[in-house]
Amino acid sequence: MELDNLLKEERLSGASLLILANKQDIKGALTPAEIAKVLNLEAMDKTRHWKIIGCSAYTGERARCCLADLHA
Ligand SMILES: Nc1nc2c(ncn2[C@@H]2O[C@H](COP(=O)(O)OP(=O)(O)OP(=O)(O)O)[C@@H](O)[C@H]2O)c(=O)[nH]1
Repeated sequence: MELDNLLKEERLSGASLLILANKQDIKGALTPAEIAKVLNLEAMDKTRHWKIIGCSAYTGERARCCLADLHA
């Protein structure tokens, strides 16, 4: 998987992963939890922080998010 290969890059070792799941206003959009499942993020190395934040550029919902959310 492309994400797996990307995260194996040495320069990304220890980097946190923040995924913005845009277009949440569209009916049928995968939720952050569903996206985490599809990407199998639970199986990822436990030392890597990751978070998926649902947002919508249209409604403005969570369009501004904070990196501090990563540790929430
Ligand atoms: N409903 C909805 N449409 C959006 C949202 N964000 C972007 N779009 C629309 O999605 C289309 C593609 O937007 P782009 O900004 O070009 O994004 P892109 O990454 O180049 O393309 P996509 O991968 O298709 O999103 C445009 O018509 C946007 O108006 C959103 O949060 N909700």
